[in-house]
Amino acid sequence: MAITYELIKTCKQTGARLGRVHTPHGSFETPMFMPVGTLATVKTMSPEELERMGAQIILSNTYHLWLRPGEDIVEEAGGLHKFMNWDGSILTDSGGFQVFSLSDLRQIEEEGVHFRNHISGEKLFLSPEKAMHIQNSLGADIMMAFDECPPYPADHDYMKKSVERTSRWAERCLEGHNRSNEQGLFGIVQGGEYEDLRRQSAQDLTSLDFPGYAIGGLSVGEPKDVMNRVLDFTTPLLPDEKPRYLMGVGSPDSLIDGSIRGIDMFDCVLPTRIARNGTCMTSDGRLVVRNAKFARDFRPIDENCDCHTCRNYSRAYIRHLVKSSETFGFRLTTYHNLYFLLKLMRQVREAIREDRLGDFREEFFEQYGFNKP
Ligand SMILES: CNc1nc2c(CC[C@H]3O[C@H](OC)[C@H](OC)[C@@H](OC)[C@@H]3OC)c3nc(N)[nH]c(=O)c3cc2[nH]1
Repeated sequence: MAITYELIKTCKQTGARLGRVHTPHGSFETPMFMPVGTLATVKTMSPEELERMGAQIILSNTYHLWLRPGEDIVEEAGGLHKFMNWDGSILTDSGGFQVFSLSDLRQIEEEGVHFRNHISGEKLFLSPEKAMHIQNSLGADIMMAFDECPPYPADHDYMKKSVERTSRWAERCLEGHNRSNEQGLFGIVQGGEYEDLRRQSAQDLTSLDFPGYAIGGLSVGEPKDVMNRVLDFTTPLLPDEKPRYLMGVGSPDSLIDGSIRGIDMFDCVLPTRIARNGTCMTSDGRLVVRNAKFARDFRPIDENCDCHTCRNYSRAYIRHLVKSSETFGFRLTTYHNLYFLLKLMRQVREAIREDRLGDFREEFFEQYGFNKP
């Protein structure tokens, strides 16, 4: 599998690591944030804008693209990169999570999951083999194994059975996957908040020698200290020479705390989702631009930001667009939020280089307001 990881250095002040992931569509430095492009588009952004803001890998979604437009159409287009005109790296999720989060009528069996299409209501079936077939058709550089992401909280008995099935599903994904294939396949470690089950899941998956590993089953409603505790005992179970991807995590504090615990890759819909209701991430915390107090405020969204939005547009103008439901307003907030997180990851990588990520965390948390009681 053509996904390799290069460990450049470890921060002397924390457990964070600076690295580089190589994929068939280019390489990117880690820790890295990956914008989410569920339906083969990072909502309201063009590939040129994504490239200009420094995005190097984006996500797309097996479940959604299977339903619409169908993986066959994407394959006929020459794969996702051609279909959406993005020549950077792409990662697709296996569809497991979406089945558990989007459709209520589902039945999990050893063979796979029966559920209803959340749009048409028709009965569907997804299995490890089917998830691999869809991802092969989509052609993403990094594919995810088909897993169950159990709800939070889940009792130990349920979680143990789920972890064991997810490990069997991971083996089936690998069986169907041709290792010489350019696409890489990551295993997903589950086990909830149970250290024994996280250990079992990590052992099962690392014995299968995937080119990279995701930590799943987090950012599903658990408190942040639970997530950090799970990371504290799970990340060390994963091989140093492979990338580690924490799924569904993207608030600024979690990106920093995940990096400190040795995570290399993150994804989250948060920046693009909140942008579409006019909420922006700034170095002084969140700013809700539709607020009346910005009606005559001609400063940029964030005076410490040098992004295209902040260099050319004011709070008053963006507030006017957002309140008028003008699409351009959401493009401006989306661009800024993605740029903010990509810039944060650049600052994290810089702090690792200079062995001061702990100090950076304190400064950032203070200014953003995370330390406020
Ligand atoms: C939010 N907390 C969150 N998201 C988890 C995702 C999905 C990530 C997925 O989350 C959206 O799908 C719904 C995104 O689309 C809207 C997908 O991007 C394409 C993204 O795929 C990586 C998980 N995926 C799998 N396969 N297994 C997991 O255990 C898991 C845990 C997550 N926690």
